[in-house]
Amino acid sequence: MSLISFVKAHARGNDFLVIEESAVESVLGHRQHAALARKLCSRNTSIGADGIEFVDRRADGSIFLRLFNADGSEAELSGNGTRCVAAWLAQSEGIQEVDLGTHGGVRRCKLVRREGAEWWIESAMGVPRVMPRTIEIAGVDGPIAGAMVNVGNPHFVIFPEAEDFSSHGMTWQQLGAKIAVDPLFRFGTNVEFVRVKSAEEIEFRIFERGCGPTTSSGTGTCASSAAAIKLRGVARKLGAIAEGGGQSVEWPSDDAEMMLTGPAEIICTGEAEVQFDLL
Ligand SMILES: N[C@@H](CCC[C@H](N)C(=O)O)C(=O)O
Repeated sequence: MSLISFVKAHARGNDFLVIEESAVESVLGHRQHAALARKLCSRNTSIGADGIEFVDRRADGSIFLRLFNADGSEAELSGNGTRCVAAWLAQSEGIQEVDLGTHGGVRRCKLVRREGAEWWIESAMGVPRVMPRTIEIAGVDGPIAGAMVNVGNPHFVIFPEAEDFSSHGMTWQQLGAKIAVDPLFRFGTNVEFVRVKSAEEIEFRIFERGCGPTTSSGTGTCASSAAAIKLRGVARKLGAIAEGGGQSVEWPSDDAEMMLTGPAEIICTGEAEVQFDLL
């Protein structure tokens, strides 16, 4: 049995465990990050989270994050997870600005302010790529018009007309579950359902690859905003409201980096008992 130190944090309800790679490298085999994520993210039998951010502090002083979803799949990055790590670095080490490497590119995070328990952070999220597509999915009636959006990780964004975000005779959760794993998307996809509320505000729902419905998503906010800007003429500075609350986005031009600002809160720190030979 080993004790693994963890931090639990959330951004608008999208929750993550933050674990130092150095705390697990001596006990964790090469393929066990996935198994550890499945174990510790389980909401009924363990701590529970949408994913784990493993923090790898490298000899040259840089920091690299590996994100594992709750189902054990490894993603390129998480926008909210990256912000949770930045919030922890601000709270525990007083770091105000940091470059965090991910498989989706480096994300520069800057502390903007603190409001009570919330650390407000601006993240440079890379340059989104928006590709309008109409897709056909097995088990779904009719074509689905939307956009493939890459913000370091893959998203498919659709614009349902119904106020409850349903589309094609299905709830957004049912439709999201089908699109997320369709073989059309070789590595799976996150799915967002976006409704334009005004020229400067969108509301959206998120079905995450490797995790299911979530209350918020940093990359989902960026993907939804980029699609709404390019395909629905929404302003380049906007508010994006998900079930867990809002985040603000600014995308000065198509080839500029998208800036994302929102809060993150540290929930607790602790130690988890893990029996590695049973993972
Ligand atoms: N919630 C995250 C996205 C996490 C990764 C995603 N599930 C994927 O597999 O790409 C965010 O805040 O960006």
